Amino acid sequence: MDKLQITGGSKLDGCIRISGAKNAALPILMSTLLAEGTTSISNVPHLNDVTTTLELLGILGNSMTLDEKMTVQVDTSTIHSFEAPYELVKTMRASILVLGPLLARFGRADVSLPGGCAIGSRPVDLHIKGMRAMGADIDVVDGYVRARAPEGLKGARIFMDTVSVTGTENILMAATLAKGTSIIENAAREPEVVDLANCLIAMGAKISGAGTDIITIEGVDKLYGCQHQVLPDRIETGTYLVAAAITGGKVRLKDTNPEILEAVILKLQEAGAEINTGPDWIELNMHGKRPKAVNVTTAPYPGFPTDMQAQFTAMNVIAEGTGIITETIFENRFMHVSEMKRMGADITIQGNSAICRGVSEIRAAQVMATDLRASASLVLAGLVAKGDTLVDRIYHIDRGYECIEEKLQLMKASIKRIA
Ligand SMILES: CC(=O)N[C@H]1[C@@H](OP(=O)(O)OP(=O)(O)OC[C@H]2O[C@@H](n3ccc(=O)[nH]c3=O)[C@H](O)[C@@H]2O)O[C@H](CO)[C@@H](O)[C@@H]1O
Ligand SMILES: C=C(OP(=O)(O)O)C(=O)O
Repeated sequence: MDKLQITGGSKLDGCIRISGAKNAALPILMSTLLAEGTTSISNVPHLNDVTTTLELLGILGNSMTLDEKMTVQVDTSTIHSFEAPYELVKTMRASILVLGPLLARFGRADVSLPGGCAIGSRPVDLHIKGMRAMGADIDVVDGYVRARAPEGLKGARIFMDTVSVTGTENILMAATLAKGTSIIENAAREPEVVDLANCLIAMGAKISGAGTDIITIEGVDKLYGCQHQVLPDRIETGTYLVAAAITGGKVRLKDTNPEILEAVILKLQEAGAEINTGPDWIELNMHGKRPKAVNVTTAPYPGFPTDMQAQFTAMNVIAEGTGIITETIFENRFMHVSEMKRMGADITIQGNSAICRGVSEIRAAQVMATDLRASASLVLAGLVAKGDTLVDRIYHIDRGYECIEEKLQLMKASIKRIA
């Protein structure tokens, strides 16, 4: 199994391009199921989760082409299956996003329940509740969500008890082909939800309010293939900004969008980083300084993203002072802490907070991660640790970071993939 070997000590210095967002590309690729004809999606990141999504679309009977620039064309005219099997769903929770589109367009879907994962139990009850409110008949049997709506879905008013990103996306997609008006209240406001809504609008959907907590959808009879470009990955962007900050270095990130990263940029400035931005680029310069510890509390967008929590924990580990990281979205998202402690970090977990007392030096170790962002945070820790850090189980990283070692090498990090 591949590992990443990182030799700590280099200050990052360089310029890289940011890829399309994983969390936008996945729902958008699933949304092609709603459209008659062929949909063309560009700026799709080259990630294991995208490969899994294409495999799933293939199993359902879609024909697909992919060029070397990762523009994906999906033709849905040959769909013949309505089942997302456990073997795929267990490797990627976002597979649940086929539920809304299949049910809305074909009146049936059988999707394996994703189950829990390293960061929490992650139920899908709100997805199911939303589809039921639209008239679907749903049973959960043998580990599968079996949903039927032979007469089609009906528009409904749906209140989300908890803000859920993929829950909002699934219900939004289902509502585009429902009869009548649907209103999603307490909807997720994440930029990836807005990107999905923009793609659906390009297909002919009637949607207003995406990006606010009330989304209104007027159902239409049919949607048609369109062209759409996936928005830049704000979490990849944030991860490389922290990589530069933690090493006292500087980076320029291009093909990104600073406007959707405000909470992260403000915290990096609080840590002492100089940040300059343009319409599609961000520069961070730490001027060789050690970061100052910051307090962070995760929250739904526009709050501080849970997907950046582990990376900021890594920064606090070597920062000046004490920073408290509070996780409010997932109940078990501190798996990186015990690995960081093995590298010399001084962290105490109290309830859903990690109290990080900054130390001036950490040491390399062989570490293992259990989820995507935890793995990324261990790579960041490796960039400043004394010696050679080995990060194991990097299939988690390959789910969500395109060519992480090549991008870090371009910024003068000493990192390589070893078998
Ligand atoms: C593919 C994708 O976009 N993944 C992102 C998405 O995950 P995902 O959409 O799975 O996360 P949610 O926004 O749904 O989860 C938020 C909270 O709601 C709870 N919940 C969710 C659904 C439900 O039916 N019932 C329920 O109780 C979850 O357990 C969690 O505590 O948003 C998360 C929160 O920003 C991010 O960390 C993930 O990177
Ligand atoms: C938790 C994440 O993704 P997923 O929802 O795909 O597990 C993530 O991107 O950090």
